[in-house]
Amino acid sequence: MGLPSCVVIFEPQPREFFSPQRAPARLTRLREKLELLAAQGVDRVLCLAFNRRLCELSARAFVQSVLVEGLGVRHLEVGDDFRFGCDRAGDFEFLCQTGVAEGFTVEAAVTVEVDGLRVSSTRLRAALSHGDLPLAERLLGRPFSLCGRVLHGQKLGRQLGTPTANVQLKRRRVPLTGVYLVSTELDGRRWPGVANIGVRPSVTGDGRAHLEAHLLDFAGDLYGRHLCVTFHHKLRDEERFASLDALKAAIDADIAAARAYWQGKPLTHEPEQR
Ligand SMILES: Cc1cc2nc3c(=O)[nH]c(=O)nc-3n(C[C@H](O)[C@H](O)[C@H](O)COP(=O)(O)O)c2cc1C
Ligand SMILES: Nc1ncnc2c1ncn2[C@@H]1O[C@H](COP(=O)(O)OP(=O)(O)O)[C@@H](O)[C@H]1O
Repeated sequence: MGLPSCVVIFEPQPREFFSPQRAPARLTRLREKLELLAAQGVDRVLCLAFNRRLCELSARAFVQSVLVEGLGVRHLEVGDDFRFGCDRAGDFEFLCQTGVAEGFTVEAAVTVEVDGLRVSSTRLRAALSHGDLPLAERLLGRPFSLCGRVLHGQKLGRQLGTPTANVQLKRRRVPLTGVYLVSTELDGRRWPGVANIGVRPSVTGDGRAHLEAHLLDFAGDLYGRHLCVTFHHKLRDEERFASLDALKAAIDADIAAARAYWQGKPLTHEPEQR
């Protein structure tokens, strides 16, 4: 049609708006979502603030003000199970009928399947929480990663002999916990490493999830840098160790496992988006 493409998304997610306590952990932050959409060739993103005003709009008013008047939509691609508008009254059929009257076409988005089952955020979250990183990678089309700035931690890492870059999660809840083989892109090179993500039950802390990554054979200052930690393989669950010596021995064993895993395995993933 020679028209620019536009993806419409919501912030916060509707479930975060309606029941913040029960909403699932985020898989991507807005910034990453925008980068990923741009990389797919999407021209524009319309990010609608999901608030009381928006969710009280009737389905008809939503189509009229957002799609017709706001965007001048000519063709709409949407999941055939999508519901929208006040009380979820708007559905695919309603969009098709309105399209005829308003002069836009509507098409159901193709269902993407892996192993005969639909790909969805719910399925991806299940794969991550079960430690099935290979399945997560197939569902996403890329390995799962979490990005953030490196902050100062409790300076315990160097005491344990293993400095760990503390990647800022803010108050984010996380879709996976445990100890993983990871890699991260730094100055055009991909570094293998090990990371722990979770509440660190052996360490007195703030009760929130932390992401701590140790890069193999790296020495340098990472504070303030933006790191994307890519998860390749789960080694084990987080454990509560009775002493720092026991924690140190476990971390040393994780590092040995990481070395064995990466040996002879070139890191070939493309450098990721920032
Ligand atoms: C490979 C690896 C495995 C870890 N496993 C655990 C664990 O099982 N339980 C735990 O409480 N902390 C674990 N940690 C987290 C350490 O407690 C954390 O890295 C240490 O407290 C350093 O914190 P700091 O960066 O704030 O100094 C692990 C860290 C790494 C790098
Ligand atoms: N191989 C490495 N992997 C991760 N961080 C490293 C490494 N070598 C040096 N560092 C530096 O050490 C810091 C982590 O040291 P650590 O004692 O754990 O302190 P903190 O508690 O502030 O995270 C990192 O933020 C980084 O600047």
